[in-house]
Amino acid sequence: MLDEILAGVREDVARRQEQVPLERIRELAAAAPPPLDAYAALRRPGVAVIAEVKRSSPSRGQLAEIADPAELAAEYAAGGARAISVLTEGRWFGGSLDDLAAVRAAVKIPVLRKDFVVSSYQVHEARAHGADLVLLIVAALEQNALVGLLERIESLGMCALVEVHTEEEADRAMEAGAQVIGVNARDLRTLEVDRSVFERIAPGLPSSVVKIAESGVRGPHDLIRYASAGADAVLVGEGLVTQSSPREAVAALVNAGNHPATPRPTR
Ligand SMILES: O=C(O)c1ccccc1NCC(=O)[C@H](O)[C@H](O)COP(=O)(O)O
Repeated sequence: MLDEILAGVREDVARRQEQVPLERIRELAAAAPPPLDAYAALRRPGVAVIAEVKRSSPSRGQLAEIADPAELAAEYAAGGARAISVLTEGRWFGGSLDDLAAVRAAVKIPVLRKDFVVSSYQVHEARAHGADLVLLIVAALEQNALVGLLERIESLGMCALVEVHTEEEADRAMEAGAQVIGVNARDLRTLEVDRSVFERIAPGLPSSVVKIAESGVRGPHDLIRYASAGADAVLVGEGLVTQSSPREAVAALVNAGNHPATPRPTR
């Protein structure tokens, strides 16, 4: 699955780069308002909720129409989301860079470009469209490319969310110097979701690293389970976009994350 997605992404990036050359996208990135400090936002007390704008996915097909991503993001922010994740991949997830720019304009909290980033062109694109955080998937990148992209993201003042699914990938993320690591419960090759993956990997990550549990949060019970295993934040897509009130669904998660009985990450 991952290889198929990546092949499409490479084609799409090449096409966009023909239309807007690297030099121009660099200029647009340099002219964008400065990024917000996502690391600091995610380190604040309580389990942070990163709410995702997700129309469809390879595992579930169409999830929600989302005619106005800016309106959805504003609802998420009103519910207490600490950051917004915007899927910008078009073929499988129905997302776009226009979605990212619209969300950026609608909220004052950090915004993540969630995509399959394989080139520095996409990093400049992310900044040009207002991203504060950029996803890097270890399984999709050789180590040199991971290090180079992470440095490029940081050189533009943004933060890299480095995604892993195995202990070996977590070691590679730490070697690359990642400060924010997401453990995805979803295996991007088989699409299976196994929440115990976070419980296995998180204890091996240093306390200075922001630990994000990605995928499989369907309600407060899942957030509490991830928090018990040391999550600073959860990243939630399907469990929010399929709700009649995404704002209330976020608020329910935020309340669970702030509840005195919910375990706090030890630093
Ligand atoms: O969601 C998928 O089916 C998927 C398939 C292949 C690569 C990535 C995929 N999803 C990206 C994500 O990791 C999720 O959108 C994110 O973690 C939220 O997951 P969920 O709350 O389970 O929708």
